[in-house]
Amino acid sequence: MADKIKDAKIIFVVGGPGSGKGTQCEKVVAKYGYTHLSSGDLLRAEVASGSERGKQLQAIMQKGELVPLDTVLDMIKDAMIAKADVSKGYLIDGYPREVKQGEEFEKKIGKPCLLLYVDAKGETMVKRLMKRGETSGRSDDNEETIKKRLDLYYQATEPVITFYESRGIVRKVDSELPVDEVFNQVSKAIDAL
Ligand SMILES: Nc1ncnc2c1ncn2[C@@H]1O[C@H](COP(=O)(O)OP(=O)(O)O)[C@@H](O)[C@H]1O
Ligand SMILES: Nc1ncnc2c1ncn2[C@H]1C[C@H](O)[C@@H](COP(=O)(O)OP(=O)(O)O)O1
Ligand SMILES: [Mg+2]
Repeated sequence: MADKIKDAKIIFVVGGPGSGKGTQCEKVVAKYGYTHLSSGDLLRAEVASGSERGKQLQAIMQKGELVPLDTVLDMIKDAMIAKADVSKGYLIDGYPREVKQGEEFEKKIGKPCLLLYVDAKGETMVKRLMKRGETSGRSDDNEETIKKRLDLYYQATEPVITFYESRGIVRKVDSELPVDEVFNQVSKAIDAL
C-alpha cells in the first residue's frame, strides 16, 4: 500500500469545531473527486457499530476530549488503504488535532501537500454548533461540550497550523463568508497544487 498512498495528494483540513470543515469537504468531493475522510465520522461509525471500543470512544467524545492517537490514526490509515486504487487525493478532515498527530501521520503514511485552514471566530463556531445541535443528534453538540471542544482547539490544534506554516503549505480560508465564497477560496488553493 505505502507507495500508492505516498504518491497521492494529501490535504489536511484543519479548523475549529463548527468552522465548516465538513461543509467544504463535501463540495471538494463533488468538484474534484477527492476522497473525504473525517476522523470524527470514522469514530462515530465505530460508536454506531455498538462495539466495546465504540462505547469507550463515545464516552471520550461526549466530554469533548481527544481519543487516543493510535486509534484514530489506524482508522484513517485503514480507510486510506481501502480507497488507494480509486483515489485522486485525500481530504483528511479533523486530523491532525495536535502536533504529535501530524508527526505520527507523516511517519506512518506520508506528507501533506496542503493544509486548508478553515478559519471562523469563536462566537461564530458556537452559534453554528448550537444550531447544528438542533438536528445533528450528536451528543457533543451541546453548550457545555462545545465550550470544551473550543478550548481544546485553541490549546492543542492551533499549534498545528503554526507548525505547518513554517513549511509553507498553509492556505487560510475565511469561513465567516457564505459557503460558496469560502469554497471559491478553497478551489483556488487546490487549483494551485
Ligand atoms: N460558511 C458558512 N456560513 C454559514 N454556515 C456555515 C458555513 N459553513 C458551515 N456552516 C454551518 O455550520 C455548521 C457546522 O459546519 P460543519 O461543516 O459541520 O463544521 P465542522 O465539520 O468544521 O464541525 C453546519 O450546520 C453548517 O451548515
Ligand atoms: N484526530 C482526532 N484525534 C482525537 N480525537 C478526535 C479526532 N478527530 C475527532 N476526534 C474526536 C474528538 C472530537 O471532539 C470528536 C468529534 O470530531 P469532529 O466530528 O471532527 O468534530 P467537528 O467536525 O465538529 O470539528 O471526535
Ligand atoms: Mg465535521
